[in-house]
Amino acid sequence: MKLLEGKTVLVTGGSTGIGRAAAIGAALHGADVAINYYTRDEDAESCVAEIEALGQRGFALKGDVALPATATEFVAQALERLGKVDVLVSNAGICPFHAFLDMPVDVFERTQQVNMHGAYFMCQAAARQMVEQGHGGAIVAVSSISALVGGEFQTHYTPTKAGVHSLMQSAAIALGRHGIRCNSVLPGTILTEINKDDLADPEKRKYMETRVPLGRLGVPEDLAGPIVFLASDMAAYVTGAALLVDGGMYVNLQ
Ligand SMILES: NC(=O)C1=CN([C@@H]2O[C@H](COP(=O)(O)OP(=O)(O)OC[C@H]3O[C@@H](n4cnc5c(N)ncnc54)[C@H](OP(=O)(O)O)[C@@H]3O)[C@@H](O)[C@H]2O)C=CC1
Ligand SMILES: C[C@H](O)[C@@H]1OC(=O)[C@H](O)[C@@H]1O
Repeated sequence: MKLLEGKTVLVTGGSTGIGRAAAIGAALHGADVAINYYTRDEDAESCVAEIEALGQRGFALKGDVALPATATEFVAQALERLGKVDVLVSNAGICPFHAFLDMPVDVFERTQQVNMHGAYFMCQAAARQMVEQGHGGAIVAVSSISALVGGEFQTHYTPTKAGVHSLMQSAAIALGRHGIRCNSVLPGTILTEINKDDLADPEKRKYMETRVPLGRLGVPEDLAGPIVFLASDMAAYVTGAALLVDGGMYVNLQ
């Protein structure tokens, strides 16, 4: 059964990792898909090629989500090229691991701007369009298990993921009357570019694996199903919710 037939889905950070898996997952479920990305031109092009090979329309737009203008441009292009906006997957994010006591101000500020401001402006721009269209919609934000737990080298990052989760809760209230649902997914440790260096240390990787009751780290495709579900009418009465997708890592105390 295709869950997103006839829908138009926008994904930020769709060139690689979780965003790419969400974009392909949406196309597999019958959606036309627009992706935003920042640097990886070839990956973005190949993602669009995969979407088109599945018989769906797609396009990629380069832009920095930290800038409000990127959000308005992304939504405007989606409207022009795909006709409407039904779903936003707000996914783009960075996690430049760094110690707390000597955190450079620019690393701190950039992490807030990309992860938090980026999510805010994208959700606001997509919601404005959905309200104008008048037939509801769905926003799925990629938060993190890090919204719930800390990380020694993530003191600048974990508050942004808690912020994204909180944004979905408040937006669910602000947008419920318009039939727009807002939810977040909370991935655990998923093997992508964002943590390639951190997990290059075999001991660290082994340790992270042992924390997961399901016995493995996640792959981007593990997020596709939960994101498609929350975006779809199967989740018609789900809003303001957060879905952990972590192989059980969060509940594994001892
Ligand atoms: N991997 C993990 O373990 C976890 C990841 N997450 C979250 O998942 C989301 C995706 O991360 P993941 O797939 O792992 O990481 P990746 O590094 O694999 O992908 C990040 C994506 O975000 C895009 N991006 C980065 N900065 C910007 C920007 N300023 N403007 C627009 N796009 C940008 C990248 O574009 P490009 O590559 O083209 O520059 C890329 O498409 C993030 O929000 C992250 O916090 C949450 C929990 C766990
Ligand atoms: C980048 C990290 O490996 C990843 O990001 C998160 O949000 C998770 O907490 C993981 O630590």
